[in-house]
Amino acid sequence: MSVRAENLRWRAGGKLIVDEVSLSVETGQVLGLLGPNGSGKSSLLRLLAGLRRPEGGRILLDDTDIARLPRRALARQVALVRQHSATDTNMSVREIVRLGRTPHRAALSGWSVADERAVETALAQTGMAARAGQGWQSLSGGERQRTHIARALAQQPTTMFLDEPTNHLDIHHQIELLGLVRRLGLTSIIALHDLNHAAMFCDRVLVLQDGHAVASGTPANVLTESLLAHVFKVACRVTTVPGQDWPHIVFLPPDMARDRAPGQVRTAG
Ligand SMILES: Nc1ncnc2c1ncn2[C@@H]1O[C@H](COP(=O)(O)OP(=O)(O)OP(=O)(O)O)[C@@H](O)[C@H]1O
Repeated sequence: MSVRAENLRWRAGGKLIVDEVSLSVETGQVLGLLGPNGSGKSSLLRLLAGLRRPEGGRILLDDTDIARLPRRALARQVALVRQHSATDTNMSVREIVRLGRTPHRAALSGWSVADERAVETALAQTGMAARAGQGWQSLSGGERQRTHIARALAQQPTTMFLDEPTNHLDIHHQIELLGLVRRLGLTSIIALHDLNHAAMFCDRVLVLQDGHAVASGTPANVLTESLLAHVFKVACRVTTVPGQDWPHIVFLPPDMARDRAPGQVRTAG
């Protein structure tokens, strides 16, 4: 299912937080949402998932405006893995993942074989099967994050929005998770802070700054030294590795950056 957003606008506390943002993701593609802290990534993901209503603009899943979709129908299509999502209960991992089946179940229907299969598959995909009986309060930060992702996968959505899903994960699980998102073949939008991971796993990236989309395109076209200096205020070298067609960003400490000759900065292209 493709996702298209046209001129989205959202305001909070009297300030425009998402300011005329448009984007488009083809079916099965992965879009990385990048930008400094406070640039509007989480706010944009909440709009896209239908949790907030935009002040202006519209969001289309294929050709359907999500404003016209009943909440339950939207929940069958779209899963959002939120940042810092917490629960006070001590439900087990399996019980939490089972909640992902809610949009698929009629009011009085029992638990089906299909429900069970979806839950077990999601637990296996996220490496949480062995901890399925463990209580939430005893899980590590990374295990909690993987449980939330398993719950989203149990929902069997066509479209996933993930807000910094690699937070708390060790490097093995970061790579595993982003690889899994790719392998699932779902249309995905992922807010990420690690620009090298975005370059490695995303088909395209969109960069936000102060609520505006300031660049979009393939990682190679967007993640240039000049853009990273301008938007993220960092100095870096963008290199390539033979056999890999994505850019590699090597960050420089501020004192090395000052010593560089001006001609060493590559511009966007
Ligand atoms: N409900 C709200 N009321 C007032 N301001 C808000 C509200 N929600 C978000 N903001 C502000 O909007 C801006 C964007 O926040 P958002 O969480 O979308 O950014 P982000 O790019 O996801 O940031 P981070 O990388 O730090 O997670 C921030 O300045 C935030 O304080």
